Amino acid sequence: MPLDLSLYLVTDSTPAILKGRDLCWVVEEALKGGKTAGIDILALCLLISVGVTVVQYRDKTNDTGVLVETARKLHQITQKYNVPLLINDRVDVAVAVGAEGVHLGQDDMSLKLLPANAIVGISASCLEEAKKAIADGADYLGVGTMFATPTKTNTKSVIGTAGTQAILDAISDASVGTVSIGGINHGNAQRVIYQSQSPKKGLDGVAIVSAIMAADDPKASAEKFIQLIKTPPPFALTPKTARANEADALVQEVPHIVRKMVEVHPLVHNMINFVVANFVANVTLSIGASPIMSPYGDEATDLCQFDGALLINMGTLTSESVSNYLKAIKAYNERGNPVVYDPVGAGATHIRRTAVTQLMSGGYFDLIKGNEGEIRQAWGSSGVRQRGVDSGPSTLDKQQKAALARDLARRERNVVLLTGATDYVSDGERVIAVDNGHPYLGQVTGTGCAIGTISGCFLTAHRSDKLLAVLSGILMYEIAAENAAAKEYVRGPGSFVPAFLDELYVIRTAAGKGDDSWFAGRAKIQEVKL
Ligand SMILES: Cc1ncc(COP(=O)(O)OP(=O)(O)O)c(N)n1
Ligand SMILES: Cc1nc(C(=O)O)sc1CCOP(=O)(O)O
Repeated sequence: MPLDLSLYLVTDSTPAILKGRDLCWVVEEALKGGKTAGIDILALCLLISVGVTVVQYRDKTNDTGVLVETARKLHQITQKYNVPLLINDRVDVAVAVGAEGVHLGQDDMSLKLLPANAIVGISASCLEEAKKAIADGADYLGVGTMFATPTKTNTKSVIGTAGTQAILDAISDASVGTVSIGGINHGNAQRVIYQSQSPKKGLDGVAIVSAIMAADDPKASAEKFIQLIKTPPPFALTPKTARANEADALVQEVPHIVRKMVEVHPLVHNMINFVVANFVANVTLSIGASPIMSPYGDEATDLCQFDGALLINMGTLTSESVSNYLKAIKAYNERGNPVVYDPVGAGATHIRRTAVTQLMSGGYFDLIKGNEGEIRQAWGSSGVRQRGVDSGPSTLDKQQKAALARDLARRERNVVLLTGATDYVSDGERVIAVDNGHPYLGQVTGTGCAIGTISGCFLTAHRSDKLLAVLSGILMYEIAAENAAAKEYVRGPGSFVPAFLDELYVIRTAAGKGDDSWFAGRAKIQEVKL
């Protein structure tokens, strides 16, 4: 019997999940998937997977007699669908019913009783456990806990996509299969697979309990999972490898992207701090885009229909912010519209550090933008402490900053912009350093936050190369700042602000007329080789 791990169902017999329904009925529905009545189910099953591809019988409460009886019934069903039945923890039950294999924890029963061809799955919550399981002869690993889940609260550790990716990377030479487990549902399955992928090894599937077992329609739920896991998420980054003269090649394209942004006139939905909202709205208008400020998460389902971008800027976080952000991120992710995350003051307080973790595990960000302290916090560096929202004294040299941006982008499979006197933007492959801008930008509150919003506008207008989109926005912005600061009437930050808005408007007007002269010879960028 083939071992296809792509949609792995783990059963649960507790009343909260079964809701009075018969376990065997739920499992058979999930095996069927959403086939049309009248079509020969068995014939179709052999051609394409439309339902679950593995079933694990997991029952923590019943005695051995009931386990054997139920496992036998389940096995009759799974055999009809040519899908393996594995038994959780109990090798003796698996042997008694002739099941195809077992799933064991790190400390569960020995394998001695099992036939040689039995399938053996072993749980792994860290690299050491994964290596031990492989050495013990596992055919596949149950890697988790992906996300905290009410289905099982006594899990060892929540490792998220970053932890899963690190395990996959370290075992990439092993031919062992892998499934992720814990908190996986229709809203996050594609992202789990996408963001857990390491360069040489990806997940073979997802293991699900409640999202199928507790679903009102387990058949439809299984079918939806199959559709989702077969396709990449709508926000997937288009892979790019650096060209011979990458920086020069990108510079050629920037004026075209700025023109495109002006033509598209994108809407950007800002969930932004109250200190800078007015300034950021004016910057957005000046570049020819439309801002809307809405901290109310439920509004996102309507606002995302305009196919603009969402900006999450947690500068003035409240007790309600995170749940509102998560609702909005979900709406934009589902539609594949760009989401920018500005983790303002990420290292300043315990609450903000927790929010960073919650948000990064709760959705996909096309761009994470921040100063050195914020990007280090997003990376998960321990001991990052910010005083307020400033980055504090830098501890990294230029190569290290570039490497940090590259590594975070590579891990999250997105684009990262680390801002400072030199900005570093990376998509995990290419790293570009930008030296444009003016010190006045550092003297006016909101100028950093506005880069998040502007990036959202450019990501909306140009989706096929997210790094190029972000770079184009930074260059338009920072060249406008240079032009403003050069005006003879600008004497400091106060007179700089109106001049800056004017200069953004001047560039936008020129770009709208197809005039690229504002850009000629102005970009100060170089590719950083690491
Ligand atoms: C596919 C899969 N992965 C992990 C587990 C967890 O197994 P275990 O660590 O043995 O914990 P319990 O299931 O016994 O609570 C699993 N069951 N399936
Ligand atoms: C059985 C199990 N094992 C886990 C682990 O982390 O090892 S999490 C888990 C329960 C997963 O349930 P749901 O899909 O409803 O979140």
